[in-house]
Amino acid sequence: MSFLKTMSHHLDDVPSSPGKFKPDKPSLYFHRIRLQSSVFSRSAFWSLIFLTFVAFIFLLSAPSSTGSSYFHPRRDLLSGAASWGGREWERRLRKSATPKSSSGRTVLVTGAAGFVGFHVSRALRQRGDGVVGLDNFNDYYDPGLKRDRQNILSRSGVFVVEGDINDHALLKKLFDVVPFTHVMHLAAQAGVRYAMQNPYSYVHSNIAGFTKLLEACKSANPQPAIIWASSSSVYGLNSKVPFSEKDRTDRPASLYAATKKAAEEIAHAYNHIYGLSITGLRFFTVYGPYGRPDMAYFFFTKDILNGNQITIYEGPDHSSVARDFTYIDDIVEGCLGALDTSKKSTGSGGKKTGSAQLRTFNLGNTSPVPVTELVRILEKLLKVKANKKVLPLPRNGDVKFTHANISLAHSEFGYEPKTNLETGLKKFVKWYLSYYNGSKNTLR
Ligand SMILES: O=C(O)[C@H]1O[C@H](OP(=O)(O)OP(=O)(O)OC[C@H]2O[C@@H](n3ccc(=O)[nH]c3=O)[C@H](O)[C@@H]2O)[C@H](O)[C@@H](O)[C@@H]1O
Repeated sequence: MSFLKTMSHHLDDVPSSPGKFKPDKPSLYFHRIRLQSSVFSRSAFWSLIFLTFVAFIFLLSAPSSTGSSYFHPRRDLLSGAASWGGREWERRLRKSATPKSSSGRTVLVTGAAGFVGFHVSRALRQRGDGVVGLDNFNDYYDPGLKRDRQNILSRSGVFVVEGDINDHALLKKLFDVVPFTHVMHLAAQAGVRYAMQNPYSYVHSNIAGFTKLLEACKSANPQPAIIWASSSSVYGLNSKVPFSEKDRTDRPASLYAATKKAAEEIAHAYNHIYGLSITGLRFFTVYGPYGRPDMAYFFFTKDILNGNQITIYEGPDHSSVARDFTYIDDIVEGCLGALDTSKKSTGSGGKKTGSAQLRTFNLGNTSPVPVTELVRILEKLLKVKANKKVLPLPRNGDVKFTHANISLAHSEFGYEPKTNLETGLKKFVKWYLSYYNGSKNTLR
């Protein structure tokens, strides 16, 4: 059986953001047992069935997993080793969820050990909100960086639960223990080009995981308001700029974009049926300290310092490829603004009692910069000339340009990006050099 075929059979068995696939063998091969039973005596056969049943009950009653057994069949039912649950775990959860201000807000941040989730969690906690993080710490990129973010959050009083958004039992437990007022959903399989290598991880995390989360939110009492990360990539092959929320979004150029678009439609359905208040934020190429090593500005920095060649894509007729690079602090402001203006969900006991808020906002910088300019700024800041190779933009999901119209976010919650690319990259490079201790070696 081909790898792709195998993976399609295990769509439900991958984590919400599984990163690099390490396919494992499912452990319950009922069909094998059935095949072999013909050579056993009848009593041996029934003993086996009995033992299997006992093992099944045992697994069902065990506390849920953190996601180490990602490829286990129906892992939401058969959750593996315990690493959440228990009195001490609940105590930490409640402490972290307790607001320090009179706002009364308690926010569940999914993807809290990720780039945007880390910064948003910190900002929420700093202003006094109760914050609980959730992250599966997958190895799509260096988990050490995620652990460092987790440690910083822990010092600021944010407990990051290790677990997966696809773990139904864990989500239920979280909502049973804490009456979250808001969910800031930032967990996702990110990256545009990686979707060609690992397509199912996008479906599993950005579609299945998102649906699992909405299911938990819809049944929670009270229902939280949800603010979540969509993407500028939903504008796909559109050529009219700047991109407005009113523009069509039915021509995605990558599977990543298609999963974000699908999630926007799923959000519509849950809002319509269950009265969930949902706000989708279309982020435009977010960058900054503690950023994602899979993004161009990050690995260009590493490669320039290491003297490795970098590849710069260009459009037809040597036209430049450009991005509306948006600095992390501006994105955090936007996330908090969206959260603060979100209205309560209207459902109760899984039933809608009235119409609920459904919003979509661009969060960009409104100032696209060619990738060649990004490299020029990095060369200047790093004081190293890059070894560049220019290639035509491959058909790998990348679009030629992005440019946000942000007037809607501005009028709704005063969103106003303040950081230009040069200033933002200066802060990134300063962080990068101190974080990696001036080392020109590989990332931790
Ligand atoms: O705005 C978004 O919604 C998306 O922004 C980024 O996606 P992207 O803009 O493609 O960011 P990078 O991967 O950092 O690429 C930035 C630019 O560098 C270019 N690039 C990338 C890699 C490379 O080797 N050479 C190169 O010229 C790309 O074509 C692109 O124009 C994130 O990676 C996505 O997760 C996010 O959803």
